Amino acid sequence: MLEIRNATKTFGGLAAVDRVSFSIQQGEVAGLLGPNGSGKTTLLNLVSGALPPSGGRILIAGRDMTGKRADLIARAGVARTFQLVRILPSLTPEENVMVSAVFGAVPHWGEKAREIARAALARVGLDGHHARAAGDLTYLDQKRLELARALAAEPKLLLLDEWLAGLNPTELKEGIALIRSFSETGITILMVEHIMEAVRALCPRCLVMNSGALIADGPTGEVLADPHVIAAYLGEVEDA
Ligand SMILES: Nc1ncnc2c1ncn2[C@@H]1O[C@H](COP(=O)(O)OP(=O)(O)OP(=O)(O)O)[C@@H](O)[C@H]1O
Repeated sequence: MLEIRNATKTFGGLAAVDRVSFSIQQGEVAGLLGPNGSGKTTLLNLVSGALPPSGGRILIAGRDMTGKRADLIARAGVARTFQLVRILPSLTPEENVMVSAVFGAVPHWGEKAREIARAALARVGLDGHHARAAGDLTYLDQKRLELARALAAEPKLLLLDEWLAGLNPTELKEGIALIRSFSETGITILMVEHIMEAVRALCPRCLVMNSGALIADGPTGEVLADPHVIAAYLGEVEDA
């Protein structure tokens, strides 16, 4: 579903993503971990087309989408959420979600787009909110809205950027169950996440970045016990 070959993104002299290679099979749920500033969001930006890579290739479902525009990558079946929610606050939740039914994997218009939006809102527990401005929703509901918007694009590959951050323990349990329900439908998920409880519950596989490079990739239990991963998180030198 996703193949990344030597992806690199430089900002001036800084390699935010440094020759990263990995692939994710259809239906996999993989966690993308790493300390702050290690390049996780930049990598998601390369996959979603928010930023063009400086080098390397990105294939989605076997198609080379390197450097393609974000709307074309969305049409290829990639949807994402953002670390800081990016909703259209003056539109209703339903209108927010309809936008992605229009620009998603398959373009839908009018009543069909509305129907898809309503189904996505119901799926994340936001039904009944269709008349209010999205900006009036609580933080949690705005996060749900982002997820509904991603789902309404009918993605094959869903990129989650710390979607669970900021939730209280009850909300976290609900959030984990929600993400699990998507993965059970066969959507491939790559999720940046700092909450280890969520990573252990949802991701059989983890990838870890540090200073732009991929430093670990494997079964979650093994990766989290890897001394290099622990050292990266503690900010110690490589061989600590
Ligand atoms: N648009 C940009 N211009 C310049 N530097 C950038 C840009 N975006 C990211 N960076 C830098 O690239 C590096 C990686 O940032 P990135 O946001 O990808 O890390 P991250 O692992 O997602 O961190 P966090 O967990 O804090 O979100 C950081 O040093 C950051 O300052």
